[in-house]
Amino acid sequence: MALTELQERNERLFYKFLIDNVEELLPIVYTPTVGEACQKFGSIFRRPQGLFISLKDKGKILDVLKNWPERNIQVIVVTDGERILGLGDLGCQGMGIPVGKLALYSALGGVRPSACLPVTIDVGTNNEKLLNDEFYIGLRQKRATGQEYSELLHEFMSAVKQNYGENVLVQFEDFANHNAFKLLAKYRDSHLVFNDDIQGTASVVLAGLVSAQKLTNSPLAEHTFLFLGAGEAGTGIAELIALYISKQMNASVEESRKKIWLVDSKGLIVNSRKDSLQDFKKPWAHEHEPVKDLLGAIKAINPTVLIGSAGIGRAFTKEVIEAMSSTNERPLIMALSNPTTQSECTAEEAYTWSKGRAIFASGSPFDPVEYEGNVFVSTQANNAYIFPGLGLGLVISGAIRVHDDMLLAAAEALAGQVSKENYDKGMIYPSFSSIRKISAHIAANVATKAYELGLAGRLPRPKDIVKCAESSMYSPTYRLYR
Ligand SMILES: NC(=O)C1=CN([C@@H]2O[C@H](COP(=O)(O)OP(=O)(O)OC[C@H]3O[C@@H](n4cnc5c(N)ncnc54)[C@H](OP(=O)(O)O)[C@@H]3O)[C@@H](O)[C@H]2O)C=CC1
Ligand SMILES: CC(=O)C(=O)O
Ligand SMILES: [Mg+2]
Repeated sequence: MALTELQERNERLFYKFLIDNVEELLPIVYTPTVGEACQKFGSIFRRPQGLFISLKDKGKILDVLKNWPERNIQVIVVTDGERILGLGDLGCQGMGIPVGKLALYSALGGVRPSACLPVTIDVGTNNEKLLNDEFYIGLRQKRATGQEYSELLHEFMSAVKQNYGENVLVQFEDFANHNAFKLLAKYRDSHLVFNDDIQGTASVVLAGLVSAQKLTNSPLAEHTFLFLGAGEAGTGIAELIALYISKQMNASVEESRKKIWLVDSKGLIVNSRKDSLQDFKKPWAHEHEPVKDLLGAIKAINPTVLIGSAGIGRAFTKEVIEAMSSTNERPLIMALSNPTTQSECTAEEAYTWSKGRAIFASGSPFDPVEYEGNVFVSTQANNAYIFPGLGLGLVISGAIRVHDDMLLAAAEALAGQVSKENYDKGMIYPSFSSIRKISAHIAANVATKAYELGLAGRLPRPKDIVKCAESSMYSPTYRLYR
């Protein structure tokens, strides 16, 4: 609340403070505290941040956008609040997420704050507690679905393009998966859009896996991957890993998928379940007898990499970590779910139960852990490493579409920033303290890809793209008055 007040009162000072103390403040502006702020949003509400667009604005969304005081918008983060972190449907209290993500766009990626627009689309909520909460600030009705929902979203997407042009980036954030995959498929060929939970997460996790090869001493193609959770994050990551391996091995994506397995709420995804699976799960339905739970799947599949993306806190039990450690010298374990309460295990649990052998990263931060005289520093496998740099790269190249090769390029840039000093501490990501430099490299790789693919609208192509990215970054300094 104090930081929000500061952001309102003196934006430049807020960003100076955030940039200079990024590791300390990220857990407040972002996960886990942003999750708590969303849960308590109605009762801690002071002044509105961001733009709320509700079902009642149908037919007038363009006018609503025109009410926003800034004209030159480059990045919009939009949610409908139905899957906020691993906390479920928080209705329009989810506004904390677009606001928080865009603060990171400016602090971590150097996109000007005035060019950032947080949007929450209020189509109601199915959260009974909120509907009965006198401080709830949104529409008191069940969520609109079907045609009513898609018409509102379509009007929004059309109004965005009409008002801000072809180059405005729209980042879909924390939609429930039944809408997220459809929205991405519908708009990815006509608008500059990406889904952070599906694609940004995929890129950050791939970066961690690529970088971890230095610690496991085995190439990704030789690994076997098991996911707990087969939604946006799980299947998004799985697909990018398969794409990466297929390019490395000169093999088909179908072939590369065979070493990637996913468990959902009904157990291991196998061929006999195919008819009842949502489309995004179907590519992962491999031939295998049914397996009911995660521990059973670990024993049946023998994974080298275990990734948690189910939003189920403490699902990686002692037995799970021990099973991973019994067959792997260096089990690679990622507990991606946010906020901390939903993390599949803590860093302490991962290191203790694996007897200090796990390579561990998590979506929300954990303090370093001392185990038998050694200090283990885990890092955050969080899309916050990717989207600020990815967005900056799209902005500086004037890109008109997001292509999967840009996600690969972003992952490679991030993995390339991990130093020997990081590896020596057990880290598979670089420290957030150098995030602006990291973002400039990610932006440069993404922009380079945009130029290569003919998707860049800003010509001519700069000679030194890293320098171009660095010099385009917003910096919160006061002007000199004479
Ligand atoms: N670290 C990071 O950068 C990111 C982390 N996340 C985190 O990942 C989590 C999931 O997000 P997302 O993928 O978008 O969510 P989704 O709702 O799309 O997917 C959740 C998946 O978990 C499965 N699941 C739920 N309960 C269980 C259970 N008891 N056992 C096994 N599987 C279960 C669901 O199964 P079913 O399909 O059968 O319902 C579904 O496949 C969230 O906590 C989110 O915070 C997300 C994006 C980025
Ligand atoms: C990090 C993020 O995007 C999520 O947990 O949804
Ligand atoms: Mg998210």
